[in-house]
Amino acid sequence: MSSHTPSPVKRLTAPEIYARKGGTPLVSLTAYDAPMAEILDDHCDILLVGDSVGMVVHGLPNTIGVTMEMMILHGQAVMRGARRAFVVVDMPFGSYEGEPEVAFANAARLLKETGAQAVKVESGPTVARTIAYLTQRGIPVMGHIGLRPQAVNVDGGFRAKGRTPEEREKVLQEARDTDAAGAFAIVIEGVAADLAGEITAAVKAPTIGIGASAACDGQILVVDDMLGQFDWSPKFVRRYAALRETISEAAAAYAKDVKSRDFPAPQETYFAK
Ligand SMILES: Nc1nc(=O)c2c([nH]1)NC[C@@H]1CN(c3ccc(C(=O)N[C@@H](CCC(=O)O)C(=O)O)cc3)CN21
Ligand SMILES: CC(C)C(=O)C(=O)O
Ligand SMILES: [Mg+2]
Repeated sequence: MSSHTPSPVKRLTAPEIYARKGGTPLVSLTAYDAPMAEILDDHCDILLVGDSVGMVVHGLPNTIGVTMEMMILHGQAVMRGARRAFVVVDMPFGSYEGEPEVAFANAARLLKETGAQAVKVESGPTVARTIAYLTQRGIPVMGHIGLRPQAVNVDGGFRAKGRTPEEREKVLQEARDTDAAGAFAIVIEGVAADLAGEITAAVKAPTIGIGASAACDGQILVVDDMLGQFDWSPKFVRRYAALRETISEAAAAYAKDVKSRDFPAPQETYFAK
């Protein structure tokens, strides 16, 4: 089929995701490459090309060092694997917090160069103006409130939110401002369980929780965490596989076979006599 012909598989759209408020919970995972996106596409409504890619794939200590170029490269890879899922690309630290015009140029570049349908920004009162600016100009925006990993240097670490009344009010205000600005969905990360329920009831957009209780309108996890790729993960992660052990055992078996010359066998070589 020519690349000018629309795909026969219908992709989810931002309005369809918005309409899922209060319905069947939205299923979402992160994805950073094409083969993983292809596998996850059958099961997920939303695939997020998260800036967590910097930590999960590139070994950075946090997400501050993630660049537009990294997000574009991984966004392109995910779009080659995903067919049906709605693909969102995280805007990296430094690409959207200043003038809305600059945020628009960067967001437009992410959509044009990857083919993804939407961007995500870590949001609050300041960024709300930018969410409205982008949405009014044709770019669907997902918000992200509560534990905002890009605020790691202000917060002094990755800290769950909602312990004090002041902090609860601050997160609730982030949610209200993000919602009023026109976000089509809002990620709530690392907040007190009852606060996530309060926020979900207070906003029109569907909420997607990560460490934020089952009261949200959907859930997201970092795919490598739920596959058991790391020996440590945040308390909100449930492991559905043990990839770290599987990969280590496979590598150990391969090493043993290479050293014993058991691998490669004749059927694994060419023109063996
Ligand atoms: N692999 C991975 N998974 C993630 O969920 C994730 C990333 N990377 N990178 C970007 C952010 C950072 N995230 C994190 C990282 C650490 C904690 C953490 O240490 N949480 C503590 C409690 C924190 C506190 O309240 O003090 C925990 O025990 O879960 C939470 C979220 C979530 N995101
Ligand atoms: C965990 C999700 C929400 C995220 O922002 C990321 O993966 O970067
Ligand atoms: Mg992120």
